[in-house]
This record gives sequence, C-alpha cells and structure tokens, in this order.
Amino acid sequence: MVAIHKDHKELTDEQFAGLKEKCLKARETSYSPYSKFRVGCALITTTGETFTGTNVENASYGAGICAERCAITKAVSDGFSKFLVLAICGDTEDTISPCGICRQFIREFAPKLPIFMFNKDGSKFIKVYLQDLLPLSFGPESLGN
Ligand SMILES: O=c1ccn([C@H]2C[C@H](O)[C@@H](CO)O2)c(=O)[nH]1
Ligand SMILES: [Zn+2]
Repeated sequence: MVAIHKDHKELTDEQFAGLKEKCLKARETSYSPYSKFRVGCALITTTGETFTGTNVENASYGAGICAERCAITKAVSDGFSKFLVLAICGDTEDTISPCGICRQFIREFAPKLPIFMFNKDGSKFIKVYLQDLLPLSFGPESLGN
C-alpha cells in the first residue's frame, strides 16, 4: 500500500495555506470543455517562488495537458526546476492523484517530491511522496551518461 501522510512538515502553516489557496484558484481558469473536469495545481520552488497551472484540453483530445505538467512547464521555462512541494485539486469531494504521465514528468525534476492532494474545497488533503507513486522509476541517471 502507498504511504499516505496527513501532515505538512515541509511547509509553515502560512505556506501551506497559501499553497492550497493558489491551487484552488488555479482551477478557475481550467479549459476543460470536453471532460468538464477542472484541475488546479500549485508548486513551490526550493527558492520560494510559486507557480500554478491548470488543465488545458483540445478538440484533438490527446493533445490536452494536465494541470501538473502545465505548472511544471511554466516553472522550468522561467528557469526554476528545483521543487519543494506540489499540490493538486480536482473538482470532486475526494482527493485526486496525478496521472501516470504527470508522475513521470514530476520525477524528472523532483524524484522525492511531496505531493499534496486536495479535494474540491480544500477541506480534505493527503500527502504522498513521488517515489511511492512511481516506484523503481526511470530517470535521467538511468540513461548512464
Ligand atoms: O491529475 C490530473 C488528472 C486529470 N487531469 C485532467 C486531464 C483532463 O483534462 C481532465 C480529465 O482527465 O483532467 C489533470 O489535469 N490532472
Ligand atoms: Zn496528468
């Protein structure tokens, strides 16, 4: 079973509250006319910057991008690729977890990242570490060069 945590020891109470607020807010600009499933993401870099993202779908369904990859791509393209924590929220009573592609995408930059998963109004959350979501993962070191 995956280890599920209920603490936010990596963050101060203030940082945690800010992360949650930004994650829920990021969901408001979701472009999801096909699934009608809005997702928000917020991440904090090791230098203290926050980036947000949301899911952006496409009439060619497979071309859509998840909220997590949206946020990470924004951060990396602005020169920030070291992450402290990442948070996601869906539009559901229960928490949601990153899809397989996003797990791999996160792994590239932060193989041990704590991931906070909020429910729709932020009243519930769990924290899971990336290495538990993606054990025996493949990463840059695996290429051996
Ligand atoms: O963790 C997740 C799971 C799903 N989605 C998006 C993809 C698609 O736009 C919609 C339904 O799967 O939600 C995310 O952004 N992140
Ligand atoms: Zn995804």
